[in-house]
Amino acid sequence: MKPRIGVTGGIGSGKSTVSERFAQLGCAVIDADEIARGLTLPGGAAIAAIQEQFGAHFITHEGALNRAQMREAVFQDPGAKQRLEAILHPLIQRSIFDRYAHACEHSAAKVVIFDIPLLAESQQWSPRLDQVIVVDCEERTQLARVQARSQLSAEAVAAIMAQQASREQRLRKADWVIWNETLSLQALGDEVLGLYNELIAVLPLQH
Ligand SMILES: CC(C)(COP(=O)(O)OP(=O)(O)OC[C@H]1O[C@@H](n2cnc3c(N)ncnc32)[C@H](O)[C@@H]1O)[C@@H](O)C(=O)NCCC(=O)NCCS
Ligand SMILES: Nc1ncnc2c1ncn2[C@@H]1O[C@H](COP(=O)(O)OP(=O)(O)OP(=O)(O)O)[C@@H](O)[C@H]1O
Repeated sequence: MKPRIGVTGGIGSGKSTVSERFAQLGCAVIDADEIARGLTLPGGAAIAAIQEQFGAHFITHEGALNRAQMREAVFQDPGAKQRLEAILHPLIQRSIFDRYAHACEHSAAKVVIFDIPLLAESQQWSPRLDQVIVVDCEERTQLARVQARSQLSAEAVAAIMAQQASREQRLRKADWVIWNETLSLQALGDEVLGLYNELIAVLPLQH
């Protein structure tokens, strides 16, 4: 089995950028957000259950999840968030481990990166991973990055952040921390390269 490295961070912290850099370095990357999106496209495995649980008005004419409407529902209402997660998280988890098994058999990568936004929110991940990397920055930087790339209001971003683990809770799960506050994108890439070399040195690798 290949080493499993978790990458996590709050909204806008830079975890997708870090995971992309690991992919450039030849790592296999499993992206939980991408899996979640696939499950809620037209014909996705979660659509029927979401329609039954939330109603047909949460499904677009094309048969996909209406993401904006669901975002407004779940980030204002913890009960709705729980109901959505009860549908999606078991499916996401199964898909992650299917992809991991596939990567172990078919990928030349030395390590597998698990890009999991909600790693710190659940007890289940740490025991299933060999190492955890937390991408961290100030909350005001998270807000600025998210607003620079989306139409979300400051209130909408704050509502999402309030539903995520705090920085302290997340940092408690960390074996490695990338402090993505003062780094340029180039320097962030170099930091990931340095970390990759350290991981390769300390982890038992498949040959
Ligand atoms: C609520 C949904 C429809 C909103 O979709 P939308 O395209 O507007 O946002 P997107 O998926 O890009 O997420 C925006 C930010 O919220 C975070 N986020 C997503 N779901 C959650 C959640 N359940 N709890 C806390 N933060 C979350 C993401 O990590 C990201 O930082 C979508 O996020 C969703 O289906 N969430 C449930 C699945 C899930 O838990 N995904 C995250 C881990 S795999
Ligand atoms: N060090 C940095 N310098 C400049 N821009 C950065 C830096 N790190 C990340 N960004 C930018 O901030 C934005 C958010 O980064 P990214 O998408 O990697 O975050 P994320 O943690 O995956 O967010 P989300 O949880 O919302 O998916 C992106 O536009 C990215 O290019």
